[in-house]
Amino acid sequence: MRIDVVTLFPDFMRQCAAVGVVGRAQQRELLQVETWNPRDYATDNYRTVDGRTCGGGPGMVMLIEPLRTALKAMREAAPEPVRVIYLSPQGARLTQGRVEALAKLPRIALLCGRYEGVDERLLAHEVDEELSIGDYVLSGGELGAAVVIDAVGRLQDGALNDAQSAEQDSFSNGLLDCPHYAKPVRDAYGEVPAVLLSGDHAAIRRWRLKQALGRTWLRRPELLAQRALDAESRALLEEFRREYFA
Ligand SMILES: NC(=O)c1ccc(NCc2cccc(O)c2)nc1
Repeated sequence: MRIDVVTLFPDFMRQCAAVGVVGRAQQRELLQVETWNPRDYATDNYRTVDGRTCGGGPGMVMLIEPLRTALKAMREAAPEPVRVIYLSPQGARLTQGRVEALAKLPRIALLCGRYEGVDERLLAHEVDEELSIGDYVLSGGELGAAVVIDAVGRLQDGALNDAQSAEQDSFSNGLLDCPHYAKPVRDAYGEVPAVLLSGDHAAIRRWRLKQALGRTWLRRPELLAQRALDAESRALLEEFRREYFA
């Protein structure tokens, strides 16, 4: 998968994509991240990329021309059609479901706004999808782009080793994760639950599913409403609730 990032801070974005699982995915050529700086496509002597907001008011807006030229160069840099995504508080909320869909595409471009954002006419003509990583305002779209790169990059086949991907797959279907423990078995802070030391993998799977269901019910009940539970999950959640109220 190829991800192109249009950003005034290319070094920052390259560093975000160079570490950990995503960095390794790039080394393994499972993922390619390229950056495009609109300032390199500004034609005036001052390499201007922003302009005063029409109608007055505070702040600046990113100009059409440098972005249009940068996006053209980006599109022409590779043959695959590219889905252009704009990160902004006005976008649809990013979810794991959307991440999984994006991870299957051959190529996406992430447009990062700074200042008060981008001229609406550029968005209307160039952007296929607007995404938000949460209901808060940041100084730019780059952190949102970093989130998308990480969430999508880690899902590329071969990016995660078996243990991680097995764990990730079992509950990424809309439940919160279960608790995790490592040695020592006994610590001043408490003990590892005995079932995890039992070697009974069926019991361990049930325990983890019960904990994931219980945590989701306690912390994010609205996620449960979105998800039909099978008979086993309904029984385990009932068991969790009985113990919780006991
Ligand atoms: N929640 C987010 O995904 C998010 C994304 C970007 C951003 N800042 C740049 C920007 C871009 C566009 C309009 C705008 O008002 C601010 N802040 C938060």
